[in-house]
Amino acid sequence: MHILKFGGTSMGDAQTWKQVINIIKRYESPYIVVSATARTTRTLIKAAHKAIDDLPKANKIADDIAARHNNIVENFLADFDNSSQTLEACHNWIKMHTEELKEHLSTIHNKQELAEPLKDVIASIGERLSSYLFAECGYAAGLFTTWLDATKIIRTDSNFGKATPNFEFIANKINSLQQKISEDSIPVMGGYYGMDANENITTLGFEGSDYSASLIGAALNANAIEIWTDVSGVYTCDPDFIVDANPIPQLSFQEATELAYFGAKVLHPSTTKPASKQDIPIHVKNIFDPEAPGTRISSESANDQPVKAITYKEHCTIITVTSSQTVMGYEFLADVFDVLRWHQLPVDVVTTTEASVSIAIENSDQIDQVVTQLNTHGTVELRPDQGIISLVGCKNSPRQLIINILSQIDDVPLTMISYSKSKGNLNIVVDTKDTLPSVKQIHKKLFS
Ligand SMILES: Nc1ncnc2c1ncn2[C@@H]1O[C@H](COP(=O)(O)OP(=O)(O)O)[C@@H](O)[C@H]1O
Ligand SMILES: N[C@@H](CC(=O)OP(=O)(O)O)C(=O)O
Repeated sequence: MHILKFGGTSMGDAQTWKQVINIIKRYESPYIVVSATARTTRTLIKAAHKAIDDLPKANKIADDIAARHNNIVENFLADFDNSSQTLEACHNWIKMHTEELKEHLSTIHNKQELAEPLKDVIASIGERLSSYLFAECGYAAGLFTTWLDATKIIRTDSNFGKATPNFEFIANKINSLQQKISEDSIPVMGGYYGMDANENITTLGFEGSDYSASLIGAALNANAIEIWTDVSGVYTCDPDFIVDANPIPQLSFQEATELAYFGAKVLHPSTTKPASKQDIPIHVKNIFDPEAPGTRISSESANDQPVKAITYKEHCTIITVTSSQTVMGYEFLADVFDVLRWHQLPVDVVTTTEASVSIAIENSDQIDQVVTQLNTHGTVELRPDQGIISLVGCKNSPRQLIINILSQIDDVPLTMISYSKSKGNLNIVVDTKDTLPSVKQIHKKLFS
């Protein structure tokens, strides 16, 4: 069995749907996980925020989403005779979800607030639409597709916006479901969302459809999990930004996780977790060039380069807390990290001195509250507008590598540096304005 996940770009229009259908036809027993159609998730969230002060504008966004989906299915089905029933089912599905969306938008407007649980319900509409419509259209195109409702399968906790899945529940559910559906059928499920034990819809975090695919792959002990996207694998740097970046043939689970965590949006950072537990390889492939080898992510790591890839995050903040004691005690560090834990803020880079700790985190609207709480543990200094450049998969003996890299950017002021030998990771923090030019310079030195 192969789990095939198609992202927002692959779900973008009728033409890409046809390409996806052709790819699915190559597989004997695929299980399909799809994202929302391109930009739908962020448009839904935009509508939800807009509803607070401008309900007519929010409703207009809802109508635009509906029109875009009607357009995709109409264009797709135009090529198939006898598809009027399918078209009607698709129109009804879109209408039903648009009405649901508008009801939620009215609720937000009336309450003058967007509660986290409702935000997840709204965000999930993208995948609820795309998965059902794609399953219907796939059937009309001759595939024996069956739509599966992810709320019945992906059980999570109630951490809205970034829910944690319950793997045991998912594995039991999917295996018993597989026994009930016909052997020849091709399941189609929306990624990104699930449901908690109280029947609230939850989401797994942005780009969470990759994670859903990996959860299903591990639960079904699949042969491989394939992430189909618009580029030919994981590249040495974002190919959208560095035109001569190259696809990397092989990455270890660890390297792929680091890359995703430090900004390579081609994968959700948790994708590797379920797959690596069961040693199921993940392939990243291009729907526009299906023959290209793409990237294989597995427990092996072929390391013939001094560095595997470079990635970056802009707009981070460094928080430095200086203890009032001359020598920092372990309680001080524990107190500082407790504040971050309380706010559920992931830490990107950390350095310490004898009495202070500097922490790089992504910008968040919680920073003011974090600073207020940290002030009780020491003196707090903030350095905004910082970028993190991460070099992943650095080979052993990095001395020369570090010298080489830093010499490429010797006129750029450095804010922090951290290196982990065991993870082969080098993180360099610089001002946001220096981030992209520095990435370009370093990439040129390492990969051109
Ligand atoms: N290191 C990288 N390798 C490949 N793609 C990357 C990398 N870093 C960022 N990207 C970006 O990720 C995009 C694919 O992710 P995404 O847009 O989420 O795809 P999908 O719509 O298939 O989910 C690529 O178009 C590319 O611009
Ligand atoms: N909901 C999608 C993400 C997405 O669709 O993004 P956008 O709205 O930017 O295309 C996922 O997690 O897979």
